[in-house]
Amino acid sequence: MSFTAKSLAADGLVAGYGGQPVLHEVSFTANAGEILTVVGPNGSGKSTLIKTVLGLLRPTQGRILLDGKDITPLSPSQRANAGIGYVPQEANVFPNMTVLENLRLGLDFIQRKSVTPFDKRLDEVLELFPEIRSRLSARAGLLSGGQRQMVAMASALMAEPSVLALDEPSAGLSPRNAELLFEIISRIARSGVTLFLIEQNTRLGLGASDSGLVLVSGEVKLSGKASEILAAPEIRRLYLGGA
Ligand SMILES: Nc1ncnc2c1ncn2[C@@H]1O[C@H](COP(=O)(O)OP(=O)(O)OP(=O)(O)O)[C@@H](O)[C@H]1O
Repeated sequence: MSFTAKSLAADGLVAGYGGQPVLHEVSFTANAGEILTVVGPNGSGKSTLIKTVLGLLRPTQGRILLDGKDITPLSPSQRANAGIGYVPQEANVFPNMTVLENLRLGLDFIQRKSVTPFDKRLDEVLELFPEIRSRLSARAGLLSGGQRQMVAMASALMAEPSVLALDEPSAGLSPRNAELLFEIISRIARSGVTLFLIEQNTRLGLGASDSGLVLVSGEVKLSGKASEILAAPEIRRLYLGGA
């Protein structure tokens, strides 16, 4: 399968609530087809950043760029139609619908005319998620947490996004399932999708990423190659429990 990944960038974002800034001139670039993970302590502004990228929160300064084009004026649905897919942390599947129905909805929600017929797209997406192929007629609410997360990601991929934003994808998963999920995330990136994610598990998230962004109190504390961030002494001390 090949999607068409696009770069996602932020340039000097200032955003917050009720006139009180939470993000202070945050900039980043996720290159096309790469994985960028945002890490940071509780309350550092990670959710605020993903909301601003999706258009749920308007920045008071700065821009969001998709493939170099300014998408800051676009609404959340216009951004979805422009190719930004999103998987929220919770309530990301319809539990009373089957897996197949969930996947169909992933395509139906998007107004962009798809060139690939549903069955072909389904096949392409299921190549990335062999684990759910045999569960298509199961009610999504009956699946395990890890499988539900896969359905949510597969559903978002049905719309053939250029960028997939994931909010704490490993939350609530066992260590083994979290590792498996990140293997799938790498597979998704290799298929031609740019991944922008927030992750609590610093080691796992950065370990699977090309680049990283460390937010502290709404400011970019470190950014660059994920492997270099993981090796930085202050990150090892602060987040990884040791030298
Ligand atoms: N809707 C809101 N109204 C007012 N302030 C908010 C709102 N949402 C978040 N904040 C504040 O913005 C700051 C950043 O919160 P945010 O949720 O973006 O951090 P986070 O890094 O995602 O935290 P966590 O890891 O705990 O989810 C916090 O001080 C928080 O209190």
